[in-house]
Amino acid sequence: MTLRPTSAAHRGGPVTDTARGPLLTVRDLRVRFPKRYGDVAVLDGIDLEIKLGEAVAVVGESGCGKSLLGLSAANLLPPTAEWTGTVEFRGQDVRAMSRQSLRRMRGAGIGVVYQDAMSSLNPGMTVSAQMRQVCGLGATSTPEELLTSVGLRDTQRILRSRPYQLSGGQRQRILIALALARDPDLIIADEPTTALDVTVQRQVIELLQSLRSSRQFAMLFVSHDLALVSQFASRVVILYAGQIVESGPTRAVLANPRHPYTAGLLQATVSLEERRPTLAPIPGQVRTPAGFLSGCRFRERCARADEACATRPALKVDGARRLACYHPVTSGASPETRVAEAGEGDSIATDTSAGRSQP
Ligand SMILES: Nc1ncnc2c1ncn2[C@@H]1O[C@H](COP(=O)(O)OP(=O)(O)OP(=O)(O)O)[C@@H](O)[C@H]1O
Ligand code: NI
Repeated sequence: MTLRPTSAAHRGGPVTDTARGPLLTVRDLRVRFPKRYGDVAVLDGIDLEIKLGEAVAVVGESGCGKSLLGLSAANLLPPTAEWTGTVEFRGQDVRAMSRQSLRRMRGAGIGVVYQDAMSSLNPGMTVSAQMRQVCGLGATSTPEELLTSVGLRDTQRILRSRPYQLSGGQRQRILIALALARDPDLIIADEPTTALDVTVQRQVIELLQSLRSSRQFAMLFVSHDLALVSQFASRVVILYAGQIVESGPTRAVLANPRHPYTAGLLQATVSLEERRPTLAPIPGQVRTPAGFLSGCRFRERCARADEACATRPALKVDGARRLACYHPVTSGASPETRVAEAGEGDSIATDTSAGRSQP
């Protein structure tokens, strides 16, 4: 695991020891909305680490907690949320940060790109005014330069426009430009392409990829589309009902999904390239937090579930991969071949406490 040059280094600044550690560390994150869901953990025991320059994808269906995880990384959870655990950005506990360092972290440290550009941009303000607001806070480029860097032409006209006068793709590029304004080390992209049609989706993904290779920022990419994230995330984290059920290097997880939920997501994926219709959607849907099951929260939708699954399976470590399942899918096995041996956990040996120190 070689570290990419730190952005401090690539800007010619000093390289400190904290710059070499992980950029973002989330440990045992537990998020609740006591007024709404009592003691139910909407995010439950999340461990996540993102290194400098690394692209990590968080994948799961609607309601699995992807957006909340993105928000917690920037300490932007709604005020009604209560959380425990640790979130560190560049080794600094976000809870202990002063308002000023938080503000700095959110601009120069972390940039956020949301799914819905129309509601993220101010409808009453011109693009120019919105960009000047952000650029006034210490941007490294001018609005024109930023718009050009996200592939927009005709920048003068765009600067004079209001959001509704632009296309969805243009608006999304503007959001990306705003997130990049202060050259952050981490971009949190929350389904940045879902509102766009397929061709524009691909263009925005290509833009993010090319910006990443030129600017070297790390990325936490939130999506429900496993096929989409496979194009650039080196690591993928699969979230179900607020719990990590599987994670690992993207290629390995896609080639050999072990959690039945991951396998189900893959089967249900509409490939961006092929635009095949949904092959086999996973039956049922994610419950609202009030109805989350004890034990494995996926068990009611799982063809492999049995009595064992009423107890929550530990997230076990196997090399670079982690898995929480008593009955993992074995390569090539169909759901019908319910494997008795899978309960033994195969080669997956260590337990969660060891996992905490793993990437
Ligand atoms: N402010 C809030 N108050 C109460 N519950 C909330 C709040 N925000 C989110 N939730 C609940 O937390 C769960 C996870 O929400 P989240 O938005 O993170 O899901 P998601 O995976 O991003 O889904 P989607 O793909 O639809 O965006 C949902 O059940 C949601 O209803
Ligand atoms: Ni979301």
